[in-house]
Amino acid sequence: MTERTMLYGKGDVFVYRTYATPLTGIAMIPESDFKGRSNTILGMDIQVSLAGEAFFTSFTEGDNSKVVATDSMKNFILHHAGEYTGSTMEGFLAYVSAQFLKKYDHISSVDMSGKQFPFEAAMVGSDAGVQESETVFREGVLEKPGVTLSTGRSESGEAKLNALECSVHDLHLIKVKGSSFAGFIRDEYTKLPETKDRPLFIYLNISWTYKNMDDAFGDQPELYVAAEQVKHIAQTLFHQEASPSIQKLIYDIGIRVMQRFPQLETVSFESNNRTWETIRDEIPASKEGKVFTDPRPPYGFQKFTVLQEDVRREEGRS
Ligand SMILES: O=c1[nH]c(=O)c2[nH]c(=O)[nH]c2[nH]1
Repeated sequence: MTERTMLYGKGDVFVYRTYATPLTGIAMIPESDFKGRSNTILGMDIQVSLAGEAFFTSFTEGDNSKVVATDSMKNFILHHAGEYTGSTMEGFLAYVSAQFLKKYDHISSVDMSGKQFPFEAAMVGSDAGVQESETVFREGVLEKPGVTLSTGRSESGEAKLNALECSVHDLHLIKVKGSSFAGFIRDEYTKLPETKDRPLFIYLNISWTYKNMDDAFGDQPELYVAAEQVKHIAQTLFHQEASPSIQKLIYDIGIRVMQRFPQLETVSFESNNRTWETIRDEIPASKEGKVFTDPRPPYGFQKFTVLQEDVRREEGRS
């Protein structure tokens, strides 16, 4: 049978909750000095969609009697931002999804996703030296923590989380030397020279799933995996490794993430190759300096999911 899509919802619901419960007590890892989030500003760009057979006649007949206006969905989310007592976007979206199902009997499932604004304390001068401000924050543009989740009902009608995936988007990392790419097929289509030392610029989206989805809420902070920690692992591996390709680099980042966080089931990557074009390989005044420019389109990409079985295979090898 062909399944139809039928849902509706609201996008770009911007929520700024101040003085939410701080995230503290996470497990520290060697790659990261990240200790938690003050949540002085918990800022989120949220999308919600509702689904259920009850909405069929709103599409076919124009019968709005069961329609929760998308404007009301936005108000519902904003209201509950003031009710949420936890410390993570993941927990907030799971909480709001369950509240939607509790409030409206005729909804059968709720999908939500969010991107969190990485507000960072601004550094400010004071009598004690330069310190983090408690009230002024810089809004980061890149490297947003994200989550996508899908909630249905159990047989008894209670909210039941069916899927949850966390992510960090838009890491843009450049390593100025120490990356190579060689040994690929050379045939009549090959123009790319082998490189022993390329300025490797990558865009990365990383996403991860937990074995137990509830661990993503931060209620047991020692099991929570912060996007900041995943980002710091990616940076550390890029720094440490003389990568032979982006494929191997993302695999190694994934293995390290899985080793640090055995509570995860998968870590997935989407990478773009934005390697700069070399304009001047040598310049007179500098031993190592070169001149580069942005690459021309098109760009290359890779996608790969690392599983716990990959970690077991790697550990069996060493
Ligand atoms: O890391 C890389 N992987 C590739 O598959 C590839 N292909 C290419 O042209 N450059 C690169 N770089």
